[in-house]
Amino acid sequence: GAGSVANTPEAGDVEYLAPVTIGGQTVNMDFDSGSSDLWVFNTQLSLNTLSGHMAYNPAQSSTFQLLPGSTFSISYGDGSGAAGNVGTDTVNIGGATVTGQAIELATDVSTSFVTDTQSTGLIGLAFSKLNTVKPVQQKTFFDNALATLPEPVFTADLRHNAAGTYEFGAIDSTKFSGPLAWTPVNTTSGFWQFTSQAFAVGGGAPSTSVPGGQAIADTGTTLMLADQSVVDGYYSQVQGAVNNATVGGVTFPCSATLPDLQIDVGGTMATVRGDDINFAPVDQTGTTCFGGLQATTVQPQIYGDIFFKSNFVAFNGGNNSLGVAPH
Ligand SMILES: O=C([C@@H]1CCCNC1)N1CCCCC1
Repeated sequence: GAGSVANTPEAGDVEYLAPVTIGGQTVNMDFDSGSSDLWVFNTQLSLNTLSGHMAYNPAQSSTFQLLPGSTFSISYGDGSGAAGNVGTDTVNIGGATVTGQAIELATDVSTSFVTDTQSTGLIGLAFSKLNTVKPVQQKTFFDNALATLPEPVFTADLRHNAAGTYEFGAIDSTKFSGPLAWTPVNTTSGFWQFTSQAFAVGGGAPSTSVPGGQAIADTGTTLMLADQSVVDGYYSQVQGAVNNATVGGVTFPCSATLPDLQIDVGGTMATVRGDDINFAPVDQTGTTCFGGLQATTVQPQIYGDIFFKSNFVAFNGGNNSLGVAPH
């Protein structure tokens, strides 16, 4: 059946957590459409590492089974990572249930995960070809659930500083305005990748030549990382915007009125509200603010939570497409 859970942004909308029940134990996890491993803080980790965290205890689950000899090791683009061993258990997300889901039990996690005490781990929702389990690669929760879901979809409804929803198996049309604009996904890279080769600022004339012209939909990335040409074009319309090397990206006066960004998603222009591009003050004075739109020098572009806060997104694993609509 279908499953629906509320998601909650951490302070500053840095990441979005939602409850996942593993072998009867409910923990909050970071749903990540930009990776394909389900890994958890668990009772193998040291008490120092576990301090403040929820943890999954396989010994307390009557349905846990170890996968002898299986290991995982994942490194994320932001330099964080985790590694450990693997078992299987029953996973229930708001009613959508998978038995025999690979549960990757971290025995080593990088610092940023230790300090993020609200998160018990990640649930990867990209394509299973990116899963890092060896010697036998494992499937994502969504891949395992596909055949039993009423519709072969999951949806992301992420909001600024407010509860949203992750849903599996159904598209709730009360969560967005107008029709969903569907675009084909190129699964070659293992991401939810689509063509994005044009942008416009504040309703101005579109530019139609973004180098590379590809982007991925990544709920696990906080910001929106676009080609330099998009970033330069956008912030050229923001008074006082500067590239602030010390802070590590573009900043502008917090008093600035930010224009909307129109961005191509498979041939349809989606809007990212200017308000959503004002990410956070860089210091307590609240004078200078850090942009939610920043540059990436690698391809594809990575449309993270800043994009999702303005757009409801449906991920269709039946025909490998993405549906986008304003919300
Ligand atoms: O590792 C990541 C992100 C990190 C944040 C969480 N989502 C996955 N990448 C982004 C997509 C391209 C490959 C690197």
